[in-house]
Amino acid sequence: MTDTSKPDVLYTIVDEAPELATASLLPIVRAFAAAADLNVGTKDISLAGRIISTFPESLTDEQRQSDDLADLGVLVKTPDANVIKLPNISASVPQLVAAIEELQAKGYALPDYPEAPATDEEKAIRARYDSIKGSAVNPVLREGNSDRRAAKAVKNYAQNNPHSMGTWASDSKTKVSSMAGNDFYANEVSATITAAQAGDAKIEFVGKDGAVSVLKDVWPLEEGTVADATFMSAKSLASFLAEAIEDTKADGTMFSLHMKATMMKVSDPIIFGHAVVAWLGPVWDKHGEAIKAAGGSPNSGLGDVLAAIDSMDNAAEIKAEIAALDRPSMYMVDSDKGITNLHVPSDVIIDASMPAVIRAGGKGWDEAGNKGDTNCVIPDRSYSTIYDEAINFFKANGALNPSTAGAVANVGLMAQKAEEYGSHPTTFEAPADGTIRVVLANGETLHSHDVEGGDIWRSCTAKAAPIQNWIELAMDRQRLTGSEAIFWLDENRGHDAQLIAIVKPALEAAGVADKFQILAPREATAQTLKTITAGDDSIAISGNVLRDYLTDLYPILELGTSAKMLSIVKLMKGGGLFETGAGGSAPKHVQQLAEENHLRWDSMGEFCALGESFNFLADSKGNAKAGVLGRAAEEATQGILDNNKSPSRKVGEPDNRDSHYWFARYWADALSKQTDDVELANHFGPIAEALIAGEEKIVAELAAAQGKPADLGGYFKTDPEKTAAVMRPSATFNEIIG
Ligand SMILES: NC(=O)C1=CN([C@@H]2O[C@H](COP(=O)(O)OP(=O)(O)OC[C@H]3O[C@@H](n4cnc5c(N)ncnc54)[C@H](OP(=O)(O)O)[C@@H]3O)[C@@H](O)[C@H]2O)C=CC1
Ligand SMILES: O=C(O)CCC(=O)C(=O)O
Ligand SMILES: [Mg+2]
Repeated sequence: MTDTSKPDVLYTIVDEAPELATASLLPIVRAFAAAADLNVGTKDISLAGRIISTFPESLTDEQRQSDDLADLGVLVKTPDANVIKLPNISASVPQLVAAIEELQAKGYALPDYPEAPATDEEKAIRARYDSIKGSAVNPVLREGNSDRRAAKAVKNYAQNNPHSMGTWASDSKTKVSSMAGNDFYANEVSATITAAQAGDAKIEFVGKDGAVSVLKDVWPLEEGTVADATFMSAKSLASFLAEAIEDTKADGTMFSLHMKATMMKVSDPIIFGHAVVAWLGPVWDKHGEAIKAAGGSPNSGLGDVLAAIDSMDNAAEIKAEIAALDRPSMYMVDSDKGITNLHVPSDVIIDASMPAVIRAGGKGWDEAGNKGDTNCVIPDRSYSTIYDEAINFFKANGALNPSTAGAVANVGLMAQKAEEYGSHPTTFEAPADGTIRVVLANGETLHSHDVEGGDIWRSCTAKAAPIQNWIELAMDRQRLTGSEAIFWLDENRGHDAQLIAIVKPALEAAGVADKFQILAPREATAQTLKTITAGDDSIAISGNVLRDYLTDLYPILELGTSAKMLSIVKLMKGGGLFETGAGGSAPKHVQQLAEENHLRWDSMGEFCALGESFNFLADSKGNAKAGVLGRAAEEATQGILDNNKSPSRKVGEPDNRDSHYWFARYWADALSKQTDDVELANHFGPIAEALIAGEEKIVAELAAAQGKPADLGGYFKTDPEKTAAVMRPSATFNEIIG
């Protein structure tokens, strides 16, 4: 629910594990902030909240909710923004459907998700739901470029307390497989829009008969925008996937597919669907139409297809045919429950999944729960080379040593829906054989591709001001650190060649060209791994997709998790967006909490973001008390690290809630000891004492909660009272905070 008072800082209400953590941490934050006359408000950007706010006409007054995402989208374009953003669900269709069903069961009279919309009304409902699907939050809020790095204290901690790493054998059969051609990488063309070309462009499909149909009628292109177009051939993709399955069998490894079906919400579910079809092979050829008629959609995963088959009269026959297929083993999401890599498009998400394989020494888990090598299938080559090169490097050199490795920070071009992550409205499956072209406002054809029916065509942009801002941010970070700094750009790619033509003169004009390298992703990976292996640091200056991939890959190798990252988005209009960590909402953690009341979520990202947010408030608004709170929060974060108070993974050991107690205690202690603000020191003195004196009782009360199932009253929309009871089980602690 939205706060009506004017908040100084906004904290987002999200989903899954970070939302559970919020139930414990936010009351502490609010209590501490209130002592400094600061108001921490909330904005609900959870999947359930976004669904509810989209269909007010179906709901009662009590059920209705304001469109907090839209409000935040406006706020981040003002200098007043100070937002702490936790990770939220970017829903795949199966997740969206599950959330709708849960809300319906709770009495929300929402329309069903129309899988195959027929009427205009169904099409309109589908369009509204599709705006909630996939990565619908981050692109709205990210009105600035990203600066992600490990705080010095966090990096030092990781070096002194190295996490476990799998070993890499030089004869590991784990590898990355990508298409040889006719992928997005091969077909990309790009241009920078001139003044004469600027205006509203159109995207058109021209059939073999010359008939023109409009795919996108208004596509605004400003001067200076880098505008790309590319496509992936559906036929080449299908034959590549069929070969990859055979190749995996020949290797005796397991098949795994690594996509970003959440964030690339239009293109990647289609590619995922091709993989499901390839896996089913002759069974799909024979029964595909009937399965589709029964409501099964490969783009929603094998789970959806199998559920549709279950509803068919010849289910047993089809299932026997599937079981008789000669297939390699498959990489599993949950071998105990029989959930494969191909079951749900959002279960295996490349930024988290590839680092997990690499950290484990190239291992995945098969149907029987056995650990083994895997063929990592990443069809498009634009970015797959970073994983291929990393795997080659570790096979040759052994796993990275977290005790000695240097740090990789990232400066990511992300503002204003930059690059592929902004391509959803301009991605199309070719309706038939023909041509797809971009026609500019002045009538000129900018890009044109001959396509076949089913080819996946997409266009995306990066605007001029965000590109300049990104280059400046890179120069700032390099100057402040003196680190090696690499622009991860490939001169052989259409888009990257345009960026290089902007980056090079900008660096030269600033007189800093000698401080930077420009390397293609494969070469940049090799160079970066060499640098950090030698104990030195590197700054990866990258586009939006690589930002996403690199800020999980390197933190997971260096720190064991990307949850501990500092993730700052300096908004272009002067505000601040502080993202917590670089990972997601950890659905597995919720499962563990529900089963045994242990939450292993690490709030280090939230702790870091809190310090940054209060310090930013101090700097941007001259609020001295916020500065005192911010500096003390940094000391508390240091205290968590110095004293090993981060959550453990196992039930019966300290968890997320314990770490919040320690954070509050160190925070209060630092506030009571500082001398910049006597009033705050006096206020927090007794609180710090009470927290210290209550340690034994509080820790015992928190421990007593663990070991039995926890009832949250829902998954996508939990019951606030039940959740508070689960997440705040220490009466002693609550009383001190209250
Ligand atoms: N910024 C955002 O809004 C983001 C949202 N997402 C969304 O999150 C969901 C899950 O995505 P997925 O790719 O599975 O990635 P996650 O990052 O949620 O999970 C991968 C693994 O990373 C570890 N992990 C992540 N965060 C933490 C943390 N704070 N503390 C401890 N461990 C952590 C966990 O490992 P272990 O299980 O071993 O403990 C977890 O299982 C999806 O809906 C996705 O769209 C994803 C990325 C960013
Ligand atoms: O928006 C999303 O779906 C995920 C974002 C993400 O993974 C990231 O920014 O690192
Ligand atoms: Mg990511």
